[in-house]
Amino acid sequence: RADLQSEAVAFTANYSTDAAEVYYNSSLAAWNYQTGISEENLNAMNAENVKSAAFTKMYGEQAKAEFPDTSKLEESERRQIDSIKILGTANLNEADLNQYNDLTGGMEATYSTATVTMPDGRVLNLDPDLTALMATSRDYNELKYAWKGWYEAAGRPIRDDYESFVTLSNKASVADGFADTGEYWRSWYEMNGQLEATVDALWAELQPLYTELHAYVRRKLYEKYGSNYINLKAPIPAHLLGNMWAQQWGNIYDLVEPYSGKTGVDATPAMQSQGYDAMKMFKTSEEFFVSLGLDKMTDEFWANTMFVKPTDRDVVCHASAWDFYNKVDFRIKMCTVVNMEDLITIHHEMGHIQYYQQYKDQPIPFRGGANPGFHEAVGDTLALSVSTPKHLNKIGLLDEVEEDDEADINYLLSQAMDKIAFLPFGLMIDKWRWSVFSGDTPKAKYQEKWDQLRKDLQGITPPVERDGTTDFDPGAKYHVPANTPYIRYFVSFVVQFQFYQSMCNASGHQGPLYKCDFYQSKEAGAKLQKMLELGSSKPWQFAMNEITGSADMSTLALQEYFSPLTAWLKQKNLENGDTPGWTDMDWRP
Ligand SMILES: O=C(CCC(O)(O)[C@H](Cc1ccccc1)NC(=O)c1ccccc1)N[C@@H](Cc1ccccc1)C(=O)O
Ligand SMILES: [Zn+2]
Repeated sequence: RADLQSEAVAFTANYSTDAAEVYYNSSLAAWNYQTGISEENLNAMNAENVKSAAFTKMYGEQAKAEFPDTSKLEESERRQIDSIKILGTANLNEADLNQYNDLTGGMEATYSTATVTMPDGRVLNLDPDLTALMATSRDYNELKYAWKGWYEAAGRPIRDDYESFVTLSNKASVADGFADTGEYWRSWYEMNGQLEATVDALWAELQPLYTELHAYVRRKLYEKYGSNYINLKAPIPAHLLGNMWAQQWGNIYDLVEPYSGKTGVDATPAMQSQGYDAMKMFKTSEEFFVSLGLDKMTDEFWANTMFVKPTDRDVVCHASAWDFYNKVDFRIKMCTVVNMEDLITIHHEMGHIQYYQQYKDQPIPFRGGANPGFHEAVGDTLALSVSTPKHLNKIGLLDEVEEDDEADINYLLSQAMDKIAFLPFGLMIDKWRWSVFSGDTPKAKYQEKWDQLRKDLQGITPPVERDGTTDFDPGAKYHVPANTPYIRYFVSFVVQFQFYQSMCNASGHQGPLYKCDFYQSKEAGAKLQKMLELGSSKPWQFAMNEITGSADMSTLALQEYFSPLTAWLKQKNLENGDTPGWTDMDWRP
């Protein structure tokens, strides 16, 4: 009915006007807490959160009362009002909401301030100390000590709080009509309950490549650490992969490099010798986006971003990108270290900011990614281009480029150590969490379920025995205490290759996909921009079709990108007499 439609237009317009102010205030309070961890700032953040919850509840209930049936409305108003009807934690009464906020704020503070005291007395934080140790130490026992210390310091203290948090989170999701919080999170992908089946199918296509890489790396670790610590038919000890969670293996590339003497793939030495600082790294990233015809960062971005870890207070160092919902104030919070890994992370975070800027004129309910995986994929897509030896050479971070097969294998292996290694990790975090929210995994089985997924999906085993009644390893990975969903990264690692392939084609690239650098291509930028400016105003399948010409997630682009390496790994594993996979499931180092 025309009058219902015009009512809906007025209602959603009022919502966006009011929401911009409310969300600005709650975002700013959250920013102040994360960049200044203190009781005072936690209380101020929670007070603002109570106000924004009251706002969400007021509009949500009005939407349910005035528009019980949205099916007759135009698509834009229907999607906006359906979204406004979901209250989330605003469903909770004040006592429950305060407990929920104290639990989540406390768990994030525990994670962000945990330290490990080494045998020699050094007190190490995660960022930058333990991150650097896990990346650079090749001492089996030093790595084991740091790994054990971190998981005990960050995970164990929040095991009980996490159970309480789950109960309250589910209470809110059930009030919105979901079975549990896991189902609520999966609903963002608009796949009629098929998200898990879809990601399982994508993983089935990629698991053979992961298993070949795993076997090759296991062989190299065997050569380094010996048969006491590595079993060629068993999972790999979790602390030897260069990363606290074994989620990306790029930091042990030096142990696996196929052909030595070729130009390096790591720009860190050049960055450091050329006196790069955080600001120079951010400006380098901005320049790449602008070269595609995308937006510069705003003045507010440069004025308000936290570039490096402050020395005078505790902060949440885990990187993040912030939208203050006023079309100009966008910020990154990051404890930047001058190395290649952080240059890539800066592109990742800048990708979030670009998305914010491209959809800033959408109504508030549409200021999000087409799906959460798309938001994670923007920066990484550009980073695929930036990482090419050709591009690094162009910007003076690599002295010369060899055009030969061996140098190409070196490059593809270093990319696989970050991109292929990540896939089972990106899948397993929410496999674990969905099972916890659904009740399949009660507290008594938190650790056991985690270990089983680590072993089955990643082929990784803890370096020391785990105790299911006290250990809580999931709590030692940021996104669990920070309550940030994770399947988005698995989705991103698949779709970023589709976006990259499509932008490469638009740029007129000829030759192997992995050599494509679409730097300065306005055609590539236009392709990406058409998808970014939609925000979440259309289902992600529509946005996917905009940028790639097909509506589905597909692993074909990723498989094409790595195809020379896939053949090489199979050949190498055959030569080494290694059987990909891990059958000695009960082996321990
Ligand atoms: O966590 C991150 C990067 C941080 C972030 O940019 O994804 C950040 C996480 C976060 C922090 C606080 C609250 C919520 C989420 N996400 C954002 O800043 C963000 C999220 C959604 C929309 C816009 C920005 N990366 C993941 C996975 C990853 C991604 C890419 C390369 C390597 C690893 C990790 O480190 O395990
Ligand atoms: Zn991100």
